[in-house]
Amino acid sequence: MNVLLTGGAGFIGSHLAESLLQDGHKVTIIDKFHPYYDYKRKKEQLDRIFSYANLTFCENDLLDKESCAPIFHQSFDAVFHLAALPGVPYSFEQPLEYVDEDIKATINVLTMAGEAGIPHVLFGSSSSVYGNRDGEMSEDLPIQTVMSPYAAAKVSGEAYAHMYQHVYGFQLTVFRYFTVYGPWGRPDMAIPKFIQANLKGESIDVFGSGTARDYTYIDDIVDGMRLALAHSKGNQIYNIGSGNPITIEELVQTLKEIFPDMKVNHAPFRLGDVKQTWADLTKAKRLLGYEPKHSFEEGLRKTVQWFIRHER
Ligand SMILES: Nc1nc2c(ncn2[C@@H]2O[C@H](COP(=O)(O)OP(=O)(O)O[C@H]3O[C@H](CO)[C@@H](O)[C@H](O)[C@@H]3O)[C@@H](O)[C@H]2O)c(=O)[nH]1
Repeated sequence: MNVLLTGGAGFIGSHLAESLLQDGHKVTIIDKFHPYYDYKRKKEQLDRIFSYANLTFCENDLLDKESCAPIFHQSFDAVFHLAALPGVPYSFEQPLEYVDEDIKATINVLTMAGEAGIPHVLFGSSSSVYGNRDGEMSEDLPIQTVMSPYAAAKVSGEAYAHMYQHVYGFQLTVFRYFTVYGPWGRPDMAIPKFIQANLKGESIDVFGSGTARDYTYIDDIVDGMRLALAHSKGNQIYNIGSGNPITIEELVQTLKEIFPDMKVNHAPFRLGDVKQTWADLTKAKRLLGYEPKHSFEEGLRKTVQWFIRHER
């Protein structure tokens, strides 16, 4: 297939690009190297796939519709829209930047895809849209009560996606990812931060207690997206997670088995953090045959091994 991918220099995007290229798809990436985290890291993420002949890279800003529109008119079979400002805490500092990067840019992608007649739009959303809830989160829950500007922007992105699906008639797939980790993990997230602190012999800061996350290994996330590209199931929202919430205390304990000397500082809860996430995977399993393959212990070990190799 001929696939357009926004945000291909990011953590999830670069893994997806690599997997699509390995499968023999033609991939065009649009990314502007937003400085949310290190440019060097994003460059490295791209460097590892630059040798594929069927990859095209466009350094363009999705907010500049005029420069991007011609790219969309290249007979794509599908567009994955993963470009976004991620992360909860920064969204309180710069809420308007999230309106630009996560809402306005999404409107541009949806309208450019629609105008170009791209038949399938696949949008990267987040489990953050569920807000604070107990128990498993299924796709049909209402999503009006979010906890951060980031989550509000993702809810809005989803709303625009459904609305433009109606206008243009493309097939729409929405992915709600649950806290993703693995090699090349985003440096602002808990697991990469904790591993890096240990490798430097520094103590880790743990915000709050008793929170839990449905940590999902990056390869499982990519599997979910590949399945949705391959199987046409109409307009759908899918949770892509592990279905196995891990408390912050369990995360710290599992890391202590790897880094016995780890020192922990306890800090207050962070504004905007939800208490728990837990993916109900019934729909992704039933419609796509999705099955997460990595246990938390295995995924964490692989992630630590990667950081050790990479940071050396
Ligand atoms: N980042 C970070 N998190 C910490 C720390 N200490 C404790 N935590 C806790 O560790 C959990 C995971 O935090 P993150 O790794 O930052 O991920 P997240 O809050 O689940 O949010 C990420 O996942 C979403 C999908 O569910 C993503 O959409 C989003 O991009 C986001 O970064 C949260 O309960 C957070 O409070 C710390 O020092 N740093």
